[in-house]
Amino acid sequence: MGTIVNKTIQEATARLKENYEAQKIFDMSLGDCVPNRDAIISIIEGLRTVTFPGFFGSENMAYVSKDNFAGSTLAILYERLFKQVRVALKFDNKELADAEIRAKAEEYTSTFIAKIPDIQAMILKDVDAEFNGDPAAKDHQDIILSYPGIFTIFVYRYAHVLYELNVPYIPRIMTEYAHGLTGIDINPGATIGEYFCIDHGTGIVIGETTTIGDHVKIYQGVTLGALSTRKGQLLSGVKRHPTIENNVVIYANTTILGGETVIGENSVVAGNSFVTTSIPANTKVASMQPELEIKEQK
Ligand SMILES: CC(=O)OC[C@H](N)C(=O)O
Repeated sequence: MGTIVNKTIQEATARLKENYEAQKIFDMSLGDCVPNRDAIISIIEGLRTVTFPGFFGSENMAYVSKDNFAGSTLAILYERLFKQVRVALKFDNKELADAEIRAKAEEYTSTFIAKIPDIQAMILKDVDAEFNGDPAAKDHQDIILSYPGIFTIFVYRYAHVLYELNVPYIPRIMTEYAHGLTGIDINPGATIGEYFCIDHGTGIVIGETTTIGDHVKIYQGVTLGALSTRKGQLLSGVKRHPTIENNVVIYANTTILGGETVIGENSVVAGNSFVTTSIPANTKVASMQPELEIKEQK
């Protein structure tokens, strides 16, 4: 490299170093103590293998016993998840003693692994809901193999368990991975009941404090969102997204906003609606927007 190029690189390096030091988010002393996105994707792949045996992964199920298959997949998952949970806890709280981190990581990982059978059963109910909700589905296998809605719900249901355990970073990395692949953004904090059906799905956004009941069906482009704010961190942990009760259908491209907005059970919300106020049970509605304001936090 010529002298001018070397000088350019040296100057840019010095300036980058200044930037790194000015930003509190870069702590180079952590080494590899940063959650690893690729490892978390491989955990999702392991979960998919154990949730839908024979559909994904490399095993030929004709030659594998169910015990061996589930046991060995769970053992691999435990090791991968334990490592990432440990790293994420350390990354989140640099002051925590290693022994405490290890104990917490063991507890969270064991709790998660113990819940896998229940979560799997729940995901199979979502597959059923998808089948009953979409005449275009050939059969349940078709949905497992190809539907973006079921992939995103599958990732969300496992990520939600980690979110509930207060595991930092990993739940969001999981759901944002699914979001990138499918265009469906379900925050791991959302609470979603049984038999959830997403048809088509592209462009759906479901915010962190959303509550959804059982047998709810939503179409592409639906946003279950929060009213806009400029001082967002003041609302962290506050209910800002709507509640959707049992058996509600929300058609395409509808936006429903606000933590106090409740869509009563058995209601149907028309496509392209903008809803910022509650709707009673058993109602068919289009737009409902008595007020639209950007709430400034005091
Ligand atoms: C889904 C949505 O509108 O979220 C807005 C913002 N991310 C929040 O969580 O409040």
